[in-house]
Amino acid sequence: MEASRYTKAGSRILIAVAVQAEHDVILQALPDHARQRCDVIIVGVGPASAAARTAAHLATESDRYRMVISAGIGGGFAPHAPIGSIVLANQIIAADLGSETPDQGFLSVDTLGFGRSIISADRRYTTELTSALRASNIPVHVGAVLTVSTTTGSAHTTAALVQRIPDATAEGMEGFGVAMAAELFRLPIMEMRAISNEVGPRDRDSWRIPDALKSLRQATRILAEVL
Ligand SMILES: O=C(O)c1cccc(C(=O)CC[C@H]2O[C@@H](n3cnc4c(=O)[nH]cnc43)[C@H](O)[C@@H]2O)c1
Repeated sequence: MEASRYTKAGSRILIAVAVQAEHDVILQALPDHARQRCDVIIVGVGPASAAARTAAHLATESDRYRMVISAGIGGGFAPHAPIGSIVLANQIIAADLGSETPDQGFLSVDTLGFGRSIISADRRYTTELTSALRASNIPVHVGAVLTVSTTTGSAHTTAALVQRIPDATAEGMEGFGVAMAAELFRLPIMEMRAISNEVGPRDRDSWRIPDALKSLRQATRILAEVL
C-alpha cells in the first residue's frame, strides 16, 4: 500500500516487540529526543497475540502515530542474512497462512481467495534506514520477512519456504500480525529483525541472542536518526 493512501498525521512511532528483552534493548538505545516520540510495546510471541495487542493499543491511540514498526530478533535465511546482521522487510509475508494439499503443495490464502498473506513495508523509510545502516557499516539486507506461527525447524521446511518464496530473507513470528493491525488503522508499517540464528534444523543452543540484541541496539540508534 502506498503512503498516499494513509490518512493519519500523528507524530509518534509505535514499535511492537515480542518480549521484554527486546523492549529493554530498544528503549535503552533510543536517545532522549527519540524516546519522547516513540512508544515501545510488548505484544507477545506469535502473529495472533501481536495483531490483537497492537490493534488494542491503536484502537484508542491511532491518531497519535504516523508509523508502526515490528522489531525484534529473528531467524536469517542463509546465505543472505547471517547472525548479527539486520534484515529490513520489503514485504511482510504470512508464510504459513493457507492450506496444505496432497497434490498442489501449499496454497496461500491469496490463491484460495480467502484474503491475503502479503503486506508491503513502507518503501521510503525502509530505503532511508537501509542507507543509514550501510553508512554506519551495520550489515543490512532487504527482502521478504516471513511470519510463521511455528518456528521453522527442519531442512525440509526451510527448503520448501525458499522454493515458494525465493526472496525469503528472515523469519519472525509477529510481523504480519503487527502489520495487519497497522493497516487496519491506515498506518504505514516497517519490520526490522536482528538475526539471532540461521533458519534451519532446530538447534536452540546455536541461537546467538546476545549478538542479535547488540545488533538490535545499534540499529535502533540509527533508526532514531532516520525517523
Ligand atoms: O532468552 C532470551 O534472552 C531472549 C531474548 C530476546 C528474545 C527471545 C526470544 O525467544 C524471542 C522470540 C522471538 O524471536 C523471533 N525469532 C527468533 N528466531 C526465529 C526463527 O528462527 N524463526 C521464527 N522466529 C524467530 C520470533 O519473532 C519470536 O517471537 C529470547
